[in-house]
Amino acid sequence: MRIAYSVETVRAAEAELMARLPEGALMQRAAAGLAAACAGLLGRVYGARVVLLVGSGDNGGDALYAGARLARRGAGVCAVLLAPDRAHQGGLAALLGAGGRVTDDPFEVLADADLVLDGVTGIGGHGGLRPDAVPVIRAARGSNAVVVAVDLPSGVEADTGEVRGEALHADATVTFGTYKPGLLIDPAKEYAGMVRLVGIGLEDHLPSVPDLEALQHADVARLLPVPTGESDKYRRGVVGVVAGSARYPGAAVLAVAGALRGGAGAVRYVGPAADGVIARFPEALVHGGPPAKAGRVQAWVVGPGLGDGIGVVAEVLDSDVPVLVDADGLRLLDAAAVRGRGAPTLLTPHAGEAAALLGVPREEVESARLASVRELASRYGATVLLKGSTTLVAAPDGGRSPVRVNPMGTPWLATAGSGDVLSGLAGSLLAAGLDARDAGSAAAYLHGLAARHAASEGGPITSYEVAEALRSAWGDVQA
Ligand SMILES: NC(=O)C1=CN([C@@H]2O[C@H](COP(=O)(O)OP(=O)(O)OC[C@H]3O[C@@H](n4cnc5c(N)ncnc54)[C@H](OP(=O)(O)O)[C@@H]3O)[C@@H](O)[C@H]2O)[C@@H](O)CC1
Ligand SMILES: Nc1ncnc2c1ncn2[C@@H]1O[C@H](COP(=O)(O)OP(=O)(O)O)[C@@H](O)[C@H]1O
Ligand SMILES: [K+]
Repeated sequence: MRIAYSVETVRAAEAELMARLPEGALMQRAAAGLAAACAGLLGRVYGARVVLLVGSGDNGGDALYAGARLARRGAGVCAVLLAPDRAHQGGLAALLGAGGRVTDDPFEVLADADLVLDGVTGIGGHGGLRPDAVPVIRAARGSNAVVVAVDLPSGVEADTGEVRGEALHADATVTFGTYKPGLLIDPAKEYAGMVRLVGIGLEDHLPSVPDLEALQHADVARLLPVPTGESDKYRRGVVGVVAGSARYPGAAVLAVAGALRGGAGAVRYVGPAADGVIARFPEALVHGGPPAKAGRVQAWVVGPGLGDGIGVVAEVLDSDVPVLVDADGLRLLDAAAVRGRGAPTLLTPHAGEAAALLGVPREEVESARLASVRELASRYGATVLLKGSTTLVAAPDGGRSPVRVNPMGTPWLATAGSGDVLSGLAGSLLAAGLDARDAGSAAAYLHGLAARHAASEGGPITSYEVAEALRSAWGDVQA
């Protein structure tokens, strides 16, 4: 599991740790890790031209001390002080003592730098870069240098992943003590490049429950249902899929495809697209409806491709088993009906659907994904999986459990129908007995991995191919 903590929590842990250490020790640990990472990126430190962009806080201090270490190893290190009278005094003295220098002409030194260290802002920065930093950051990006962000790319919001103005696009970020949410959530994540975590001893002072967590292969492998000697198709769980319409028959096929690959013992399809479903999947059980007459299931998926036939959603929500609501099913969704359910509900909107549910513009959801998913979970009393470039899953427990962030996404998934596959897959995991947060996050992970497998064969992929690759993705996480 990869975990991230909010700035407030990081600062509290830092204070606890600093109280036990000699003054400045923590910054020295950070600077040592940073300098080592930079040396690795440079290959040869001696003779390298390094430029430090130094802001007014401790983030700049880290850059200055790391610069001093590189200067001692023979690099030519030059600092650009964005706020000269507020630059970290100890760090500046260390740099000058090690043979580094300060320049008034950032553009001249940036033009032929090999490495730029961005120490403008870290966890203390808010609201995008200030105007005086913008031309310097642009010149750094326009140079041929490798750009390394100290702790976070300057200009991004550490706690939310929002980018409210100009921010620095780094090639790599060296972060200290723990990941911060902004390093894992778009749009900020895109600015971080490759992220390296440097331990500074903070780990023991952080609470056991993080703010954000990202599953990895082993975590997903532990969640996936595997049949045993006692299993039969009913004990493995039956998932019902209510999807498709005369207008969108393919959504039914794709949702059933995802469900069949999700570990349930059987898939019941309910709706008007039974012929198409059976033609592709003879193993599916089909029924014309209504869902209540279709036979017992352990979870329902409702919504993909329903078109105007959304009257059925209320009926499915009335059932006493977990329900996943996706796509058309989310239109006109009755919050009171969802809140009043006895069994868990999993909503799987993309940004546009989430925006409609929240009554805000789509861009607002895309720029503030974390706040949006939390707000939806709380409003609907449901677990919410917010799809997109960074998929997030939040439970309706007021923040007691960490929001899950999917590290396995890939833009290849931006293809029609891939969401239908995801809803079938997550529904199948619900039927197999996973709780809604686990089902949603394990499904998102497998779905992304399947898309990567499919794309590795070369070129654009179709949603049906994603469903087919779920089998090899499953094998991959269990290997
Ligand atoms: N916590 C830890 O465990 C450890 C923390 N460490 C390091 O300390 C860093 C945090 O340092 P920090 O608290 O001094 O804040 P920091 O990120 O330097 O920025 C604040 C300064 O920037 C300014 N500023 C604000 N917004 C701005 C903007 N948009 N554009 C431009 N400027 C802006 C703001 O100025 P003001 O608003 O006062 O004018 C303020 O002076 C952390 O990220 C890590 O690198 C490690 O050394 C060891 C372990
Ligand atoms: N840029 C992207 N990067 C990663 N994943 C993406 C991106 N765009 C879309 N996706 C994923 O693709 C799927 C699209 O689902 P959805 O929007 O419901 O499409 P559809 O309705 O066509 O099935 C989701 O799993 C989403 O997370
Ligand atoms: K920075």
